[in-house]
Amino acid sequence: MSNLPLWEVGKVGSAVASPSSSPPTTSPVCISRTFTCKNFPSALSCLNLVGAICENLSHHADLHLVSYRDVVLVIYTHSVGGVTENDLELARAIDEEVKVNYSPKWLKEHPEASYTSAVPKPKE
Ligand SMILES: C[C@H](O)[C@H](O)[C@H]1CNC2=NC(N)=NC(=O)C2=N1
Repeated sequence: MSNLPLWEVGKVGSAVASPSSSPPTTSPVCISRTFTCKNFPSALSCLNLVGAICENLSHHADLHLVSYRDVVLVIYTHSVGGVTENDLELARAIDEEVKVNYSPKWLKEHPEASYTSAVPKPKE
């Protein structure tokens, strides 16, 4: 997305399957952000920060931690089945407030995410 460069528009369930106990009846449009953390504790603490922002805004992202350190954040408005201004506000807050301890290899391959990194960019 142009004003949220780390987020992609897609369909719920395309990035990560939903648990079978709560399959979506339709497939709402959503925005998602995917990244690889340095390790499992880094991914977990990042999700805790995201969770606190969700609670503060009373708007809740789907939080996925897969393959030990891969994080997928999925946001859409359940009541509407699509993306609203509330979703964009949450995504902006996450990008501004959550500093991620990324996998160095992932960050090197995704320099556009540097402004959300907990580790300052090394001088060249
Ligand atoms: C009552 C409460 O405000 C609603 O259930 C909220 C909670 N968090 C929510 N989060 C998201 N992402 N979509 C919603 O429709 C939604 N609804």
